[in-house]
Amino acid sequence: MPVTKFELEEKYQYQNGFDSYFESEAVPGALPVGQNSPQKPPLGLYAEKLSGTAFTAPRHENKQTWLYRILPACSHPPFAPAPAPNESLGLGGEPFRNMHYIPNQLRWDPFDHDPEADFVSGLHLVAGAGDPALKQGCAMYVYAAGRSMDDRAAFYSADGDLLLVPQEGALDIRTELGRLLVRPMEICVIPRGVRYQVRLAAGDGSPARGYALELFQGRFVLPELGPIGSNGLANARDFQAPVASFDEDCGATASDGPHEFVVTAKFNNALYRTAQRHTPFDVVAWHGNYYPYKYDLGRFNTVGSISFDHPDPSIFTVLSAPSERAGTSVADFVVFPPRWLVGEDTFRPPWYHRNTMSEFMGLIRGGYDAKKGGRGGFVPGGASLHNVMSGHGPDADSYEGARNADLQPAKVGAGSCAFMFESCLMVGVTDWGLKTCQKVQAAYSDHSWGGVKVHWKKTAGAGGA
Ligand SMILES: O=C(O)Cc1cc(O)ccc1O
Ligand SMILES: [Fe+2]
Repeated sequence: MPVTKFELEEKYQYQNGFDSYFESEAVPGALPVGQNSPQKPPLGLYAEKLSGTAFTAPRHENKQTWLYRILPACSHPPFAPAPAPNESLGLGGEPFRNMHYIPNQLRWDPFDHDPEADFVSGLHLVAGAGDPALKQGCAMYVYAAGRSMDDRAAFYSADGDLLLVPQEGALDIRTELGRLLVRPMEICVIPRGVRYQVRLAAGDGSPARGYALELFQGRFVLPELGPIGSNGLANARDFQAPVASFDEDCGATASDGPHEFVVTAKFNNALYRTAQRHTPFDVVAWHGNYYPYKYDLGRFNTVGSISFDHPDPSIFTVLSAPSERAGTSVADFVVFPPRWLVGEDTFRPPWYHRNTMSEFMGLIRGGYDAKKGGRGGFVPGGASLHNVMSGHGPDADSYEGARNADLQPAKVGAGSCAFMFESCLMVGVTDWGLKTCQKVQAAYSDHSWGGVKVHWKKTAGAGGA
């Protein structure tokens, strides 16, 4: 039976703020007062620390959460390699050593739905750079899920923080720290190590599809606002963290109990699995600043030029994952929301450019102002990759249209939202991304730029004509 919107939302409660210190207890009195690890924590719970940074990381970067749970996370049988899904995940044969490095522009038709897959088996690595073992780099995925993860299944990644960008289908994400409802036009971040289960929230059999970015190093922060001032772009109060919620399904010790809960771990780009006899979702209370969160992209406060020229897309940065080099990100998550363009004597779409950063783009809905939609175009559920120094920009028709446009104030992108994972790293493309998925558009470059016209005239005075 379809779950109504109201019922859906009732299940979820949030606390608001970015990079905040939160505390939450599902049972009053579950959090110890004034200390973290009393001899006997309240209500017979175990205290467990979840560290997202080194113990000694500087205070302003330090991330950790104290969990108060029925049984500690360590009480499970050993993990063993999980055979099948590694291949579907594109994680078989050491993907990070077998990448394809391609200077050409790449574009993908919408990725297929997969009625058989759940979130984990439907996750496909498309591109990436670095090495999770060295905690360096990032990876770009698409996912397609036709069914919920099993009620007793949980997943975590030891490799990095995962940013999820649903494109179709709302996700009911149960995490150790509580529940998040993440719909298309919302995003969420699940930190390294946090166990979670993804269910299809619609409950009507409609499938889910989307994109994901895994960050092997550092973490997502809000970009500096500089002269923009103290508000704008994504505002801290619009980020939402879950409240504690738990199940009690367990026996007297970690070794008895009626159910087997299957926990899948992503560890150095391979999957491992164990079956334990108690639920991993047994956290009754928590406090800390290391937690999953979500954000509604509709709340993004877009700014732009009100005079002339097209500014850099960095003004559209929602979240940034900085490298050690100031202003240079391992990955930025950038959106292109509906906005007004008012620039005078300005070519309004993106300029032609080559970038030392790599640009992986996706489309959540609608169209993108610099690219045609339709068959063989840039369409929702598809993607493009303009790698380091790959020339790109508006396709020929978009160029002609914008060159000849009557420059009235114009709203672009109504009802649409494109996004970009922009990385300072050169990304490789997996075999799955280049071949297996069969979505690469062979004619992308020709289709877009084959018809770019020569406007050049040697005669002075004809330049702007
Ligand atoms: O390539 C793209 O479409 C993304 C992009 C948009 C923009 O407005 C400026 C630069 C840029 O790379
Ligand atoms: Fe670009």
